[in-house]
Amino acid sequence: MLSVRNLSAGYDSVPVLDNITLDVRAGEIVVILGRNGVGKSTLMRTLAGALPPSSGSVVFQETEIAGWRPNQIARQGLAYVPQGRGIFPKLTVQENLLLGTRARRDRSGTIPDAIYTHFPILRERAFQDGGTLSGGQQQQLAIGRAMCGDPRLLLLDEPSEGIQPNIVWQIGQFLTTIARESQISVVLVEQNLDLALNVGDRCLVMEKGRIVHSGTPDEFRNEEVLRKFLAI
Ligand SMILES: Nc1ncnc2c1ncn2[C@@H]1O[C@H](COP(=O)(O)OP(=O)(O)OP(=O)(O)O)[C@@H](O)[C@H]1O
Repeated sequence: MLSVRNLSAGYDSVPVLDNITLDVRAGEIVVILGRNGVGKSTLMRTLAGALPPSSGSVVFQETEIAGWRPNQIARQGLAYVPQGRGIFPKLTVQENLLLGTRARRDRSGTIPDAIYTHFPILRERAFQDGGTLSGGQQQQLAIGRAMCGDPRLLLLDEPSEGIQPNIVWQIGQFLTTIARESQISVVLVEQNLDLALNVGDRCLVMEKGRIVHSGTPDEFRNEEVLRKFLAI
């Protein structure tokens, strides 16, 4: 599904990602853990095409996508929900979702029912401006919009940041459902360990732009491991 080899990237002349290699299988939820500033968001941006790699390979669904533009990558089936959500505040909820359908390869402008099933608030607030939703509702909208593009892989950067536990729980349920029932893969950057360990199939730890450990969620239910890798 996704195969990343020796990927490096950075900002101007400052290198951040240092030879990242990872694989994600169809329907797998991979969690990226790590302290602040180790390069987790930079990895997501690079995979989504928002930041060009300086070297390395990203093969997604058997196609090399390293160096592609974000909209080409989205149309290939890779959706990205950045930290801070990135919805259009002056457009209505429905307009935001319809924009998401533009990434569909079949160009159909249909909002999938599953989005409203999991996040009913998006139907209730269809004609309200996105910017007037609460933070948690905006996160649901951002995920819903990404799903409107009918992706095979969803990149999520800290979806639980600043939102209340019941919405975090709904997001977790949603991710598990799309992975199990539709074989959609998820790469999740998350500081909320409850969410990360409950939904993740595998946890990767980053330090200084590198992946230094790959383990099971159960491994991270141990205080010593948390202290070693995350200084918790
Ligand atoms: N736009 C940018 N320009 C220059 N440097 C940046 C930029 N964005 C991030 N960096 C730097 O790149 C490094 C990695 O940042 P990144 O945001 O990827 O880390 P992170 O692991 O996601 O951190 P956090 O958990 O705090 O979100 C940091 O040193 C950061 O200061």
